[in-house]
Amino acid sequence: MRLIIEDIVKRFEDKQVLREAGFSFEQGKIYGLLGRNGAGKTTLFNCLSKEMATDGGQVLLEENGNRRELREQDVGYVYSLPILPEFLTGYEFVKFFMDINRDKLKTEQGIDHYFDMMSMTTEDRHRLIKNYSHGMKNKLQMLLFLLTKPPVILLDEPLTSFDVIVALEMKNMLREMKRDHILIFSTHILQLASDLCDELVLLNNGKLSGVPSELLKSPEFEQSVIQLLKDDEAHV
Ligand SMILES: Nc1ncnc2c1ncn2[C@@H]1O[C@H](COP(=O)(O)OP(=O)(O)OP(=O)(O)O)[C@@H](O)[C@H]1O
Repeated sequence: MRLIIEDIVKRFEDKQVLREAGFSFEQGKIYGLLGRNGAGKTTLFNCLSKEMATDGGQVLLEENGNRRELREQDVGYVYSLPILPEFLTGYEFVKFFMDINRDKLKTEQGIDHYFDMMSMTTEDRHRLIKNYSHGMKNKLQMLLFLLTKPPVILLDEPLTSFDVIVALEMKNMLREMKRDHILIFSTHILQLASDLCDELVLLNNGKLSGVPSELLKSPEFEQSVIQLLKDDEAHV
């Protein structure tokens, strides 16, 4: 399975954020999306999840050699600040989500199985979401995608809010999930990107470009990426 972005364009009035950006993402890899503040990472995610209309280009999903346009329901989007019903407990919310999505669920397992996967304690799952930490809210959002299994999962700076233990659990979870999904996460943390990602993609001057994979594990990685971002800036 592949996610193919072709010449995508996005403008806000006279500001062009995405300039015929193109890239192909494959199932089985974790992609880190890196770009400077305001480079357009969130805009790209919003366009892929159809929350925003694009001004040109197309986004395709290729499965078993067949290509079709990417649909809204193909994308699971983990927001950096998730909006969840604060007046429910995590358990009540997941139960409600399962009830209303019964036809889309790709699971036979009960709710507790998923909370176990997310390492959320019994106490926490029956606590009001209002009292959840930022990281717990992210976990809860991730849990929903374990249920519906959208082919493409986008994570907007997800791991920054997790403590070291939870971040490690989430990393393992993402590594597990990459087999069945196309996973792209945006981050500003270079160390996290090199540690977790199989490939790194830069968003710079409205274009997407891959970082050579041999660079990812090299000692000069950090300096090289900074240089790449600086160099591209000079080309504007
Ligand atoms: N709805 C909007 N209306 C007008 N301009 C917007 C809108 N959304 C984003 N922009 C502009 O598009 C540019 C890209 O913003 P975006 O939030 O996508 O960047 P980002 O790479 O996610 O940044 P950061 O790393 O700081 O979160 C910015 O200049 C921003 O001001």
